[in-house]
Amino acid sequence: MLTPFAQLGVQDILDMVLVAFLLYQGYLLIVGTRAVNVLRGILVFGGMWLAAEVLGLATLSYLLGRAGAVGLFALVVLFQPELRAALERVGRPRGRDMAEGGAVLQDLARAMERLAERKTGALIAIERLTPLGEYAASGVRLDAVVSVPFLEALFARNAPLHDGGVILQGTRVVAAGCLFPLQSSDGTYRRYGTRHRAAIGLSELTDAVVLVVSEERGSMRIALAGRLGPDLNGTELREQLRTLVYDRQVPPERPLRRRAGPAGGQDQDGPELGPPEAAAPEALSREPRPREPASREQA
Ligand SMILES: Nc1ncnc2c1ncn2[C@@H]1O[C@H](COP(=O)(O)OP(=O)(O)OP(=O)(O)O)[C@@H](O)[C@H]1O
Repeated sequence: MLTPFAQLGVQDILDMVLVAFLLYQGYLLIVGTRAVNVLRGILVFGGMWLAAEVLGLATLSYLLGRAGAVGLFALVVLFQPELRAALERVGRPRGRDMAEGGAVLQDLARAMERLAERKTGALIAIERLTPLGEYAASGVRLDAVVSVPFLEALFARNAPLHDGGVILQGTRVVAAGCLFPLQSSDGTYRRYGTRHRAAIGLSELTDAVVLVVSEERGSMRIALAGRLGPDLNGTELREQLRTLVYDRQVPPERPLRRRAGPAGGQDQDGPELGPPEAAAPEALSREPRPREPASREQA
């Protein structure tokens, strides 16, 4: 007798691989966003409907079935920004994106250097797979080209939008003055001020690459996957931006909540870089070194 697998054709396998790929991409899009909670709600709702069907509870099953159909439309409305971002990502011309992306990262790195040189505090989140729309909504919506003077002007001390974080989506600045979630208080980063904890907090919940310039120390750092990297000079910052955002050689991190555990390392400020399970890219997980002066190399 033939087993069910023996009847599988190439088409069936291709079908399954494509469905798995789509489900995985969908999962990457929603992980770390409010959509995860909604998905949980839908699963509970679906479970109740299934139970009502199996137990023959006709009225409850009818009501839940009807509500489910209406709920589908409600979801499209509720997640319109996320859906739009996903479709844009699929349809984006890759070649032009790469060329523009390279120039944007050079400008971004140069702006960070200039802000650090002047000890102007800054917080910039670069969106990767997890949409940052809900955080952008907490600030002022913009649609501007990334440029050195523009970023400097945004964070200038008396500028109206200097408080809070800026969000970059592709080659555009899409919001400023945004409120990021503060790092969960497991104590490791408690000694840090709110700007750094907001950077770590956003990187815990999303796969964003979050850049911080310290007003106090004039240092530049990157927060990723719930961990704060060491001080960077201009060259190192460019290298990391290229790897994490431009080349995308490093797959986006699974956003992880930090777990209490043995410290992975200490930098000169004393932050622990976290347990190895948090698996940040090599650049962020290496041993910290003494701070070097910011590079003045021109983009
Ligand atoms: N939740 C938040 N989301 C975004 N930005 C925030 C948030 N909380 C604070 N900030 C920004 O951080 C600034 C305060 O930074 P604070 O001095 O407390 O932090 P810090 O980590 O010590 O940074 P610095 O080294 O630059 O002083 C605020 O003026 C605001 O711009």
